[in-house]
Amino acid sequence: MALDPFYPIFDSADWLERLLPLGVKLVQLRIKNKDEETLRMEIRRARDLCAAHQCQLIVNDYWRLAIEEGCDFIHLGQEDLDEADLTAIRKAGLKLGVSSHDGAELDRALAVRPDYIALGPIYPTILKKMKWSEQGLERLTEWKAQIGDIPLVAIGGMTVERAPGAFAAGADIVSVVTDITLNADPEARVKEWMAATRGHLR
Ligand SMILES: Cc1ncc(COP(=O)(O)OP(=O)(O)O)c(N)n1
Ligand SMILES: Cc1nc(C(=O)O)sc1CCOP(=O)(O)O
Ligand SMILES: [Mg+2]
Repeated sequence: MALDPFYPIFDSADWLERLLPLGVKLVQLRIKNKDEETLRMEIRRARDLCAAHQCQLIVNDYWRLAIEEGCDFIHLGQEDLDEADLTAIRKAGLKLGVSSHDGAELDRALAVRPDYIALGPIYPTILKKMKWSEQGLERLTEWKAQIGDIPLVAIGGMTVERAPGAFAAGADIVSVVTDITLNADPEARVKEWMAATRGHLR
């Protein structure tokens, strides 16, 4: 089934409990610096919330916990790929999204036959320090020409206002963190995102 074009990322199951009822259909749980038991509980809660709301959950980084908790989709960056057991991941039936930031990383992403490829940062991001400067919309067009039918995710500095440009440039999906989580009214912003991305399901 095609992935929803609106792909928000949150750092707790609390965010999912708050925002999934609005109709979010694709979400990533991206948690950093927590102990394994906390991670397991968060993943478990996110899994159950997503099941209740018919939302596709994508677990960032923690592929072993995702398998153990019966999740079916993970996201790995290039450094995560260094340590991941792709055979075990595929054997467990998980789908896989992979980050890319330059040509070499795109080649490596393609080699693992991913279920989507993310390109970032399209615009400057305040979420984390990155060694890549903004990629710009033209890079999305280049990436899409190279990857063909594999869904392309635009991430980094994305806003509701910037989403139409990303779709026009070739993105299939737009992923976002702080435009929602730092908004004074996250619920209202999610509704704006849903309106801006509706109709882009391919
Ligand atoms: C959709 C999406 N794209 C890129 C990333 C970044 O993954 P990674 O490079 O592994 O960095 P961290 O998010 O783990 O800090 C992502 N999580 N999601
Ligand atoms: C987690 C992440 N990965 C990126 C990449 O380029 O791989 S950019 C990014 C942060 C996205 O947050 P915001 O929407 O607040 O800019
Ligand atoms: Mg990672």
